[in-house]
Amino acid sequence: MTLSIKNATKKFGDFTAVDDISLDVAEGQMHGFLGANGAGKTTTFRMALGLLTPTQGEVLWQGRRISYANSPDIGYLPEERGLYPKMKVQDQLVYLARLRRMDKKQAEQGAKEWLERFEVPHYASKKVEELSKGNQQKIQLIASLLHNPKLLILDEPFSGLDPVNVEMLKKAILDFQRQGATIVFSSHRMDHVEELCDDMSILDKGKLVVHGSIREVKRTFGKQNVRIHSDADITALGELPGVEKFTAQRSGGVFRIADEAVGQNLLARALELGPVRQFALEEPSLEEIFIEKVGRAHV
Ligand SMILES: Nc1ncnc2c1ncn2[C@@H]1O[C@H](COP(=O)(O)OP(=O)(O)OP(=O)(O)O)[C@@H](O)[C@H]1O
Repeated sequence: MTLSIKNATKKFGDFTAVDDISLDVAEGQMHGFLGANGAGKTTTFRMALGLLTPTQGEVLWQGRRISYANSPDIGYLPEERGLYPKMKVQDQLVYLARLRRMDKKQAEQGAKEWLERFEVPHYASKKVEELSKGNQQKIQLIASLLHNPKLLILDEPFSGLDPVNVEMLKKAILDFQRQGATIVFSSHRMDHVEELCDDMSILDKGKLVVHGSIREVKRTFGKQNVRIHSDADITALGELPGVEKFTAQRSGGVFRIADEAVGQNLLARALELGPVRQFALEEPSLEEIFIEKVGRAHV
């Protein structure tokens, strides 16, 4: 495995921020890291990057700890962001890429191309502090990947961005993965993880409560939703055996079921009440899985 977290625990005094988690990310994968505020995502990333020493366990990248020696392989977008506010954008990007031992000419050319791609070439000679928060974030993302790292760790890369910029960054991150990079990112948005990732994990109070491919996670959750559109009042069907939850909608509703046979029964009963305009068996959303595993809505 490319990135291997082995029984990693991090304590701050008596408090256990990350509690014995083991997790592998295969080469070329995009891995989504979900968890409520304070679940331990940033702490895990910092351990992976060698910025924090695990209290127990270890994190290896291609069999070695991440350190200065392999730092050109690694890109990191920190949650607290880390640009120099007074430095000009282009100078800063080149400087940061040079720290990762990138050739100066390549860094200059790369910075120019990325600024164009993100539709901000006119900011090249502006100080970072003069840019809006969203545009600063684009610069921060460029800084994390300009030197073409093999492993990219992004701590909430989409937070605070408008929808157009979210799409722009998503596309850039997906393209970067397609070129062969391994990417791990944290997010509070399930839909981003669902859309972009192969694998995912959910951290809850420092513990890994879900880990696997999204398809597998959904399959093993073992529950489905049945969506029925009907003009008849189908609320009473929510009381049928096998229905775990009913959510009414404008015309009809959604039933959470644990067994597909219950879905067929629901359809039959709904038809007795009136014409069914739509019937669909749907896989659970990551939001539902998160709420069930973590016990509260994602924040
Ligand atoms: N240096 C530190 N000293 C003491 N406690 C810390 C330190 N760093 C993190 N913590 C605590 O560890 C827990 C996990 O924090 P962490 O930042 O890893 O969570 P997170 O999942 O990234 O949260 P968020 O989504 O809010 O960014 C929190 O309770 C936090 O207060």
